[in-house]
Amino acid sequence: MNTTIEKTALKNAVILISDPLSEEGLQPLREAEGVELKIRTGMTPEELLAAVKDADALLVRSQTQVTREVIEAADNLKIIGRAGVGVDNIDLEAATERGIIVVNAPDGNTNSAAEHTIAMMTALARNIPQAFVSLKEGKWDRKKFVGVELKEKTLGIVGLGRIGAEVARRAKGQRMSVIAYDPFLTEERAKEMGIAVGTLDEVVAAADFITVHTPLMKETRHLINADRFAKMKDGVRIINCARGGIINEDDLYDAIESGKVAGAALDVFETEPFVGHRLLDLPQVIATPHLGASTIEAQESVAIDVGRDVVRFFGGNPVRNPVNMPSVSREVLAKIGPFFDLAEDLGAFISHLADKPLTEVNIRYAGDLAEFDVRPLTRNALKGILKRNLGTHVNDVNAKFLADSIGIGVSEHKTTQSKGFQHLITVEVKAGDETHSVSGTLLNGLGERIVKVDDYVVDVVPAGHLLLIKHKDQPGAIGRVGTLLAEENINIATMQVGRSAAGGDAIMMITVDNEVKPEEVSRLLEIEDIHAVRTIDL
Ligand SMILES: NC(=O)c1ccc[n+]([C@@H]2O[C@H](COP(=O)([O-])OP(=O)(O)OC[C@H]3O[C@@H](n4cnc5c(N)ncnc54)[C@H](O)[C@@H]3O)[C@@H](O)[C@H]2O)c1
Ligand SMILES: O=C(O)[C@H](O)COP(=O)(O)O
Repeated sequence: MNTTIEKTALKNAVILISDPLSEEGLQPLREAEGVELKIRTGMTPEELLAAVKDADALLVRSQTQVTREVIEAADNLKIIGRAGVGVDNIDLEAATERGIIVVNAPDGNTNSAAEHTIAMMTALARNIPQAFVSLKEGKWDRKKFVGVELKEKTLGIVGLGRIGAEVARRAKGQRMSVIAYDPFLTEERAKEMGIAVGTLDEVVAAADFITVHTPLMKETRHLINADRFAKMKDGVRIINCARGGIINEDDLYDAIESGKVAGAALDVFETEPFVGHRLLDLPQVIATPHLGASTIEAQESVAIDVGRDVVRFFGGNPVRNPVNMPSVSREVLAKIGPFFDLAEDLGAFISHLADKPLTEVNIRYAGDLAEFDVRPLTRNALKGILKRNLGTHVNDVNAKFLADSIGIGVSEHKTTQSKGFQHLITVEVKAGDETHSVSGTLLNGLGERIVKVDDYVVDVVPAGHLLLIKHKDQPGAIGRVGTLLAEENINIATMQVGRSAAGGDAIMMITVDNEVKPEEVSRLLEIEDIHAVRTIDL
């Protein structure tokens, strides 16, 4: 079966690993037959460009910068695996354009990062790193390192996703009050978690400690800046174990210097490695070199997760954690999976009906299918449509991107009403002043059927070599076509006819055993009252 991704043989897949991954975590890949693992950590950008050239898969953590240049240098690359959460080191747009799927390991390091955040907050509150260095220097200074308690303080959490939520739970265990801001945080969920919800400005104004846990994106770059520092309580403490760049480092420096911020605990930085920066000279700043996910458990877990997705991918199976295409739960996949081929075949079929460039594609889902997330089916239908002209580099990852970039508007429509069929997919295309449509279904135990082409009701298996002939409904037309095909030694496997009205426009859908050549199409067109002949190979 054609699954969400193009099938690719696992055999001889070259997997380049350019950041240190847990050896135990690499087991699923080592056990996969025919895989060549190339472990090349610490490469220069030039070395990476050369090494990636023949790689089928690239596995990274946060160090490797997977730029557009790297992606374009990789002639065979099909999948990039991020053994961790943040994908800000990967040019997702470039990967999507090239049809390269990006997968990550979103859950494996959640606990590790949450524990690190709590450790950093506690260390910051009690000046543990500074006191330790002082002691190492032979000083017994108890006065200088008086700290503050966490109990009864307010922790402001910006970004209440997987890690933010774990931090909230632990902070409550420290008897802190928690207030959080996240665009997806509802009052109900906050109530369930026993925390308060506020706007970003309310959160930063209320908090004694502020910790950020958003991804780094355009919208979150410098989310915490001079304006926001001005709104905070005097003596606030800041923690960043998410991504450098969410907090403006220059503004943080000024806020600490001015005394507005009492201290900061940083694990991540705008530029890494973060060495020799003036923030590190401030005694109020404690820091770790991006260690949030650096535990034996987390590293094993993220490497296993990403390795398994790579094995799934090369085995032609749906991946669990795609970043640049919709992810589908196992339950939904069980429902829509059987329709992947049908959607692609309907797309491929309709691509033969329009003569002018397509401007619009409408995909309609009727019946049971309408209850599910059908975006993967839409991508498959688009893939089928675009493959005719764009060839095999179209896949589920870039189908939507390619449609957008050539100006084809794509829309999805759903209705649970479906006359006569339990589930029906209709692909409609507009091309200039033409509109064409094809509808198909899956018949229990019998497989795919095309049941309608434009306004004609048919019953055709979308496979092999098809001939679609438009003609005038009158006696003899079908016989003449049959005779001509016999003369050309083309065997008819099935034939279906449909008409709008007696004596009006009609179509023949003929399945033949061998390909119909252009000169045979020309002969068919010479038959009286035949208006159009399309050959469709599926
Ligand atoms: N230091 C480390 O080693 C380490 C380890 C793991 C993860 N991380 C980083 O931690 C961050 C969080 O990871 P996660 O797994 O919890 O991700 P997540 O996707 O589960 O959570 C991110 C949350 O941020 C929210 N968000 C997005 N934009 C926002 C905005 N403008 N304001 C407020 N909230 C916003 C999202 O709604 C989401 O709930 C990521 O940046 C990730 O890369 C760092
Ligand atoms: O986003 C992540 O998962 C963390 O920042 C971990 O990054 P790392 O894999 O480089 O430790």
